[in-house]
Amino acid sequence: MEQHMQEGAAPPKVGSRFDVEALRLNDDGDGVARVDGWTVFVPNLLPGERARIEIVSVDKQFARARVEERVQDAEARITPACPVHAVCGGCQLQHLAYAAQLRHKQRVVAEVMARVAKLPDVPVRPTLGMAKPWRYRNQVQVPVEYDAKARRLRLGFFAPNSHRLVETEVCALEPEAMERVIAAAAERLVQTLGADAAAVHHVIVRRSRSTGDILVVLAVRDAGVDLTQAGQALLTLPQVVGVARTVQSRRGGPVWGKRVEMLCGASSITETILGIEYLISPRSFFQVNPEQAEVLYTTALAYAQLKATDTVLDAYCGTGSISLLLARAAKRVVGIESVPDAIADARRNAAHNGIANASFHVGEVERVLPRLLQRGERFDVAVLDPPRKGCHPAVIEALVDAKPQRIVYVSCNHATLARDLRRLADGGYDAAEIQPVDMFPQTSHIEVVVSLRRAKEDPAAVR
Ligand SMILES: C[S@@+](CC[C@H](N)C(=O)[O-])C[C@H]1O[C@@H](n2cnc3c(N)ncnc32)[C@H](O)[C@@H]1O
Repeated sequence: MEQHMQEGAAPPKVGSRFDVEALRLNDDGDGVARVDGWTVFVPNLLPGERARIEIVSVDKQFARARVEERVQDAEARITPACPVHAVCGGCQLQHLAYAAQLRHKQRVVAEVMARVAKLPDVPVRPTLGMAKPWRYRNQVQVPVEYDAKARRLRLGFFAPNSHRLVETEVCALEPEAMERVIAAAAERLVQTLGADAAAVHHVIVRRSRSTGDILVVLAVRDAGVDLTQAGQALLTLPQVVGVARTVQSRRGGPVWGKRVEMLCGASSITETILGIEYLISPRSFFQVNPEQAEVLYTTALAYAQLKATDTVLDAYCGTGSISLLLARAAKRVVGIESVPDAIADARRNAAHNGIANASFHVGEVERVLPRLLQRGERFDVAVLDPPRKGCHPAVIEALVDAKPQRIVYVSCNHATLARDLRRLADGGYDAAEIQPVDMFPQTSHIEVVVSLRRAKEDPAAVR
């Protein structure tokens, strides 16, 4: 949520060229430059770098440009590891040295806290990064296209904002074992299906870091294509333990259909995070970077400062990943989540780990939480991990009334986080510390954990 006042100046014309210097990076990792009072976003330009740029689009608030020629490089610039970095767009920061990426993320969070949350004094700690910030993803959805002439499936990714396939078999964020399985799966699909391989539009792969086991899901357009033999052929690939299909026939529509059906093999893989075993089925939500999930959850647990007598709320609990860790240290945990399948996974995972002090409710937090409180439920600690849009105002209101001693807020969107921290501060919760955790190295995504405590004095009482 950046401000881009244009001071009444006429906008630059599309196609016009300027010599600029990037002043900083915006939240998406683009360089920010000024042209005649206008803010221009320039991908692949780092702060301090000078370049000749060409304006490619102009809207009401700002312009976008592409680098025509860079005339001065920043010290922090590095050569991207990935051969398709320039066309893919998935890794907005791969050209920036990793230490500088971590500093950039810390700075973005500090800025939004000062500007939006009006909390300039809350310490924002240095971002916790990875020792090896590559090949961390445990799931990918690879678009595929059948090339009838060459009788092969082309693999790659969609060019930004389009459904044009850019062919490549590499992704620097994906474990090599996954790359190998995807390439081999494409061959087996053509061997078993022939021209019917054209029905497959995505190959989806999920992998457990702890066991190496892999689930493959074939997303197909046509429910009539028999995938029995193809499924069996994929099951013989190294580490593949289960194959499923999902039917989604709308071109350009979502990748997943409504249902997922197992074709053969196991219906889940097991991932271990901080000693808890999670069963992951083809569609379950799970953190994409399991190594950093341990760092994120360890931080959240440390901020929760649980006692064995505490009752804990885990709002937006997903498949209960955090709930089960909290349950080991608390008297009781109550999870709330709107997706029924996720709650089914949470209950299954609790039973699988012999955890009996976690209970789960299906529904929206803004509806379920006030109901629980009305019924007399009390919480010593609340953990919030909402989606990008942040917490509904009714959730903040309910929490302020419920008065838990501590709140731990896990956020993947610092803009909505800043808005919610302001509301919590007005309701009597002090943000004590903010810890960014780099869940998505090489990209501009930022994840943070915030420790909040109830202020000694109730602001309503001193007014
Ligand atoms: C960022 S995920 C949290 C996942 C979980 N804490 C974890 O680490 O695995 C946010 C979750 O909130 C759920 N959600 C979205 N809006 C919701 C709402 N209004 N009430 C309850 N859950 C909601 C989503 O389905 C998703 O599972």
